Amino acid sequence: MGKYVLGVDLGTSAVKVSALDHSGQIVAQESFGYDLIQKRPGYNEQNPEDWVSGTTVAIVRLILTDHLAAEDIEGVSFSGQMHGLVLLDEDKKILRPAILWNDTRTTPQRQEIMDKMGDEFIDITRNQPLEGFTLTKLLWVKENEPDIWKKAKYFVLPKDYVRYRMTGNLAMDYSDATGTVLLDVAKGQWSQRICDVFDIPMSMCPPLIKSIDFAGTVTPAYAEFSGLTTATKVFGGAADNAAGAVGAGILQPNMVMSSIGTSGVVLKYEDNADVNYHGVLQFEDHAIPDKFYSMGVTLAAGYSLSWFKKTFAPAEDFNDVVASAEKSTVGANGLLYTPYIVGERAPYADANIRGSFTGIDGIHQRHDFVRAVLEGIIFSFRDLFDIYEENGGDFDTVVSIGGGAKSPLWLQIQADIFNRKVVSLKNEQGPGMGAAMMAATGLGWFDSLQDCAKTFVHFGKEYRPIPENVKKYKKLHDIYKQVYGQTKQISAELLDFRRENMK
Ligand SMILES: Nc1ncnc2c1ncn2[C@@H]1O[C@H](COP(=O)(O)OP(=O)(O)O)[C@@H](O)[C@H]1O
Ligand SMILES: O=C(CO)[C@@H](O)[C@H](O)COP(=O)(O)O
Repeated sequence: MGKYVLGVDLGTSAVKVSALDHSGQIVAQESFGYDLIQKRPGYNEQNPEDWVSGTTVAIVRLILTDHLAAEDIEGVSFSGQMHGLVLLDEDKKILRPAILWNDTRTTPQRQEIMDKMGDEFIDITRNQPLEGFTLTKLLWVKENEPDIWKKAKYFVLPKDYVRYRMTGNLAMDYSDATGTVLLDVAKGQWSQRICDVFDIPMSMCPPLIKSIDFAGTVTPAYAEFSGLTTATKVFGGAADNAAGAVGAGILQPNMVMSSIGTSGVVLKYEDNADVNYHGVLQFEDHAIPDKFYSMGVTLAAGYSLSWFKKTFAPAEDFNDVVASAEKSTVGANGLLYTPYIVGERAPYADANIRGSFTGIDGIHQRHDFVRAVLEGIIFSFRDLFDIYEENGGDFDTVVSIGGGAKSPLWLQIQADIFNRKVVSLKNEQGPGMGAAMMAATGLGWFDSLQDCAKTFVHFGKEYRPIPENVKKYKKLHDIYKQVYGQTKQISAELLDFRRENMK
């Protein structure tokens, strides 16, 4: 039996590879960043080979720098940014950059799907056909890049492409497949009806596997490239939020996950498929076999902070910029930020809305803007909490993961705005932990992911709401909720202006 498993967290800003031992301790961790390709407003793409290179560099560093013996790495699995379209030709070569989950160019395709199928579509997929989801991207390529479409023989999602380059096998796990909105959730198979309505060959859809299913062994070519051995087994993996929920131990109805990655996510474990949010919240297959989860997604959570830092403090240390928010006050001296800088998915499914700072005063300084960004992102999460509460959700614990969970200030802001106990993980890498848990369970180290969680999941510090802050944030959130409705039209007109006057 090998000593370690690897959890590959293929995020939007970077890939993080964690090596864990049988006790669930992270013995080593490496990461490698990559950029977004943003050719036009609302466009977000990445080169799939950058994911492969980044993952491989991280693995090579685990072996050469952290001195993990390749023969001790028994299994690998994945957590992946969802929905991104990777189109392959008959030789499984990439045909174009991947169109990502936060790309909002496909509003016409979203409308086309609803015009042709209406509520039937939501009944089959349990989701609206939103711009971020894979089907709208397939239709966009079909309608706008016919020469590429003609050569397209397969499509996969980001983590599936990296797993393919590792094993030589094409596959997609159920949790990620639900996010394509081509899966018939009730039947657990690709929807022939949807493929027929939109004339998409069913042969393009990859074989479906479970998150803990064996997906192949490392090929000799990839072994030479990465330093792994061909004895290392690879497992299905999951959508990053399913993996995050596993890694965060979100296995009870009283717990909810708050994830501040590039995107922001409020996620609830669903024991069965009975609940129906009518597409207002996403509904997905879980990485845990025959279980589900629902979630609301803020498109620019961590991305808002990264954008602000890159734009207004490019030469400064990231942590120093975040820490400067301490100089401001609870409520950022009455300055509000709405995180809609690439459009929004939930609670407002609006590709044309854009962000705003509201209430700018001559007294405001840059640290007030930083604080407003931190608070505005969590106000958007609060909107999602409100939807859950309106649907009977009753949570007493919030498990916070993602890069944003590295900030004690941001964790306290969450406790104050949610008015609930917020706990972090010992290592905030929920998705990477979940991916490693899928490998460990797939290898038979544990009987189930729930069983594995008892050993692998370790909670960190708790943050309790501070009553006077809760009161101030409640007042501010009531003001915040007005901004979307009062800026929607202005945003759309300014977006038109930007597009007409593109360089
Ligand atoms: N020390 C930090 N404090 C606050 N936010 C952070 C910190 N480090 C990273 N972040 C935020 O976390 C985000 C990246 O989180 P991560 O979970 O790695 O995202 P992804 O999986 O999308 O790549 C960044 O957008 C950044 O804004
Ligand atoms: O679109 C979604 C979920 O529906 C996003 O959560 C993506 O999966 C990107 O995740 P991060 O890179 O932000 O972790």
